[in-house]
Amino acid sequence: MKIDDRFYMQLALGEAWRYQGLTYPNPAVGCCVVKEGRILAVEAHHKAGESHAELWAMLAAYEALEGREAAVDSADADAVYDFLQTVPEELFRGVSLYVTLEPCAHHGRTPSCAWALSRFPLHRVVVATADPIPGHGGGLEILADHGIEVATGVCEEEARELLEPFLIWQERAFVLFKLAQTTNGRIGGGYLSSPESLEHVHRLRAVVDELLIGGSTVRTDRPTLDCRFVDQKRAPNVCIYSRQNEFDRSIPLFGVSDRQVRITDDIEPLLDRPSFLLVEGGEGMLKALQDRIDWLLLYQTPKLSAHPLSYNVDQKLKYLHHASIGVDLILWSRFE
Ligand SMILES: NC(=O)C1=CN([C@@H]2O[C@H](COP(=O)(O)OP(=O)(O)OC[C@H]3O[C@@H](n4cnc5c(N)ncnc54)[C@H](OP(=O)(O)O)[C@@H]3O)[C@@H](O)[C@H]2O)C=CC1
Ligand SMILES: Nc1c(N[C@@H]2O[C@H](COP(=O)(O)O)[C@@H](O)[C@H]2O)[nH]c(=O)[nH]c1=O
Repeated sequence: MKIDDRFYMQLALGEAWRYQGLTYPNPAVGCCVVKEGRILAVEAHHKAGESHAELWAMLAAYEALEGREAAVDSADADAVYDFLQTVPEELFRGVSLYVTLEPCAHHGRTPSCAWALSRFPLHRVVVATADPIPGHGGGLEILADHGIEVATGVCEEEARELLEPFLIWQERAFVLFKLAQTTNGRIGGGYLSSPESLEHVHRLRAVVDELLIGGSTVRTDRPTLDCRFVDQKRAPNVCIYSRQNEFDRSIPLFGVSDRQVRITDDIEPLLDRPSFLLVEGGEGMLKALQDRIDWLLLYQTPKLSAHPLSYNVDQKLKYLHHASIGVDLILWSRFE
């Protein structure tokens, strides 16, 4: 294997994918920090309002170089920024960063990463893709103005795929269809997924604007559709896609506090609004939404099943990313 810029950028991309969707409304971003061939840190942005990938990674790199933990909460962007201001500049001499997205130039909910980096005598900052939002760029210029060598375009296509949900939810609903299946494609018979997959689903539920579910699934599964596996107070608003107005109100999803549940047979307004929409459904929903689904998120469990329920749909996909999650595989694909 060739240990080059692409190698380090792939590490940053892989870490960023672990938080795909979870950073909503921010983009997923990863960062790898290297000094003379030694990988000091591979980190990512976890959640909107928390530290960006570069701050997580610089703090982790500090800890690797110093051999001790810093008394700072890595998620607290202001605290990490202030802490980095106190670090002797020379500690990071010769260090290179590989970032999947151009470091931010502006101070939004969190401080500017480009300014945080600019005081250090870094060797290089390598970026996969420039900030695609008009007016949000400028991070590379700040770094270059401080004498830091910058490079762009390493793994650019992969980085653009990583950014795709972010670009879509600026304009309209990003529709993510989530499905849990056995290795032979069966989707019925209760919970199939590993605890880690179920937690991941609940983390997604905690950030989306709305969870869309088919009427048939509501009647069959009598789901709760909350975030209980990750101890989140927030449960997603639920939209039941159905031609029926009446559902059994003792179904647990109706009893979850502090969230709205509505029933509709018109989801067009939902799809047009800039937002993040998670769909949990079976074949019926897959067919009903086929032209409107952006990505499929598949959790595949290492089991064969004789359960008859599957899904029969013709659809071309592009695989975007796969990884292990507990004993399961997680596979992100684009509907093409
Ligand atoms: N493993 C997994 O990840 C999952 C598995 N499942 C399983 O899948 C099964 C359910 O799948 P399936 O029966 O295909 O149903 P779905 O819930 O996927 O979707 C079909 C339902 O969507 C509604 N619908 C479809 N088109 C329209 C439309 N044009 N206007 C209004 N409403 C519409 C209908 O609701 P209505 O009939 O009320 O009008 C219909 O029953 C369940 O057994 C469940 O356990 C479900 C989700 C995830
Ligand atoms: N069986 C299955 C899933 N099923 C989905 O989760 C819904 C149940 O949600 P809740 O009642 O909150 O636990 C169910 O109706 C279906 O949409 N999801 C998964 O991630 N993995 C699984 O193995």
